Parts: sequence; structure tokens; C-alpha cells
Amino acid sequence: MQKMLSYVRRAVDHYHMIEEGDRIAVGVSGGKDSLALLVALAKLRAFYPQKFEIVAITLEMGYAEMDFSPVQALCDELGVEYIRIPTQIGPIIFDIRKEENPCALCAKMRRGALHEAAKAAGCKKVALGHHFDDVVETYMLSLFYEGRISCFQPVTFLDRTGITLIRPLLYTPEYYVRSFAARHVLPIVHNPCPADGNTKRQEIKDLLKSLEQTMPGLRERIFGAIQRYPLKGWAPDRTRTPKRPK
Ligand SMILES: Nc1ncnc2c1ncn2[C@@H]1O[C@H](COP(=O)(O)OP(=O)(O)OP(=O)(O)O)[C@@H](O)[C@H]1O
Repeated sequence: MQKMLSYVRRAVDHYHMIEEGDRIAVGVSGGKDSLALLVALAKLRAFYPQKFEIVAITLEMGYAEMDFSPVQALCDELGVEYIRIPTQIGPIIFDIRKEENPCALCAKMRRGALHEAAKAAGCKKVALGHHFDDVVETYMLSLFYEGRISCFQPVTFLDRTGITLIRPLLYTPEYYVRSFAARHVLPIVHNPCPADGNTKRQEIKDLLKSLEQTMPGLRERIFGAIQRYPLKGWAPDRTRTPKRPK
């Protein structure tokens, strides 16, 4: 737990993600990343110098087989309010609209519904489970497929809704999230979505993995380049940093 908290604390401090009195909605899909994020923020609440509250929000996608009651039990154990919003996003995309590009529309619909639910719960911030590998892969995807140097930002203020998105796992590598989820037996909810993930992202993931074999530390250097350049919003404020975990 200490190591996870140290990754999260560093990100939160470097990018001023949390301010005194914040009420933060944690987007919980039921996947390993957002469950790990939920646990880490719930624990951080106890000792972070700025006092903040969290609320967990799940948008149910309209698949009857997804059972979120174990997530409810986790929230009860952590002392976190849990809000489940029933939606029909899955069936709308696959059965009614038969979308050719389902992932893009699904992400857009989820974003809109999550931000609305957060506002309704009195939250001006939404925490998302993007981790270190998501950052590097998103940057490479954008470079290779769009010819652009860009990546989502650690903190994004959305002026249309007044919501600020934060990404406290951005220093936490995926392998670590996976082992944390296994060690803490997080209640991962199987997602029956028929779209088989984002294949371009998987290609980039595989490419980075194979390049790492001859160039160890490559992902760290790519991430470092994003901060050193820096891309917009990525310059870290290291003045209040706890040490980096080994
Ligand atoms: N149905 C949902 N309800 C609430 N929040 C969601 C939902 N889907 C996604 N999110 C939030 O958006 C983030 C990014 O979504 P994405 O689909 O890329 O997740 P992911 O990389 O598969 O992560 P996870 O392991 O948490 O599912 C998630 O980590 C989570 O915080």
C-alpha cells in the first residue's frame, strides 16, 4: 500500500490535483485501474494535508451480467459513498445503432454521463484511472497514427461543465496496478463488451514491450520527454515531492 500511496501522492503533489475541501468523484468502471485508484484515494484521504472527500460513481453500461455488489461491499469497507447510474449505453451502441466505431462513441457517452453524475453528486472534480503506461501509449498512438505530439493532461479543466479531471495514477506503472489489484483481491467486474478493446493501443503496447527488450527504460524516457519538453500541462512542480518509490 505504501508504494501505491507514494506513486499517487507524487502525482497529486506535482500537478496540484487536490485542494482543501475538494469533493472528488472517482469514476469506477469495475476494471483494475479504477478500483486501484478508488482504494488509493480512500487511503490517501486519511493523511493528506489538504482534507478532501471522495464519492465512487459507476455508470452501469446496460449489461445484466455485470454485478457491482462486490464493489458496493468494497466501498462500505472503505467508508466511501457509492453511486450507481443505470444506463443503456452498451445496447444503444451495439444493438440499436450498430456502430462501426463503437469505442469512440462509447467513450463520449460515458464521459458526458459521468460528468453529469459527478455534478449531481456535488463534485467539481472527477478522478480517472489512467496510469503510466496509458500516458506513454496515448502519446505514441497520437504520434504514429495522427502525426501529432499530444497526450491528455494530468489535470484538465472543462469550461463547458466546470468539471476538472484529474489522473492520480499517472506515475503508477500498469504492472504495479495489476499486482496491487491481485494482492488486495480487488473485486474486478468482468466487462462483457463485445468490442475487443482498442487494437491500435494493443499494437503500440506490444511494440513498446518488444522495444524495451533492446532498449530498457524506453517507456521511462518517453514519459520523461513529455515532462521535459514539456507538453502542455505536463511540467511537474517538484517543490513538494515525497521521494520517488524504488
Ligand atoms: N462505466 C464507467 N463508470 C465510471 N467510470 C468509468 C467507466 N468507464 C470508464 N470510467 C473511468 O474512465 C477511466 C478510463 O476509462 P477506460 O475505459 O480507458 O478504462 P480502463 O483503462 O479500462 O481502466 P479500468 O481498468 O479502470 O476499467 C477509467 O479508469 C475510469 O476511471
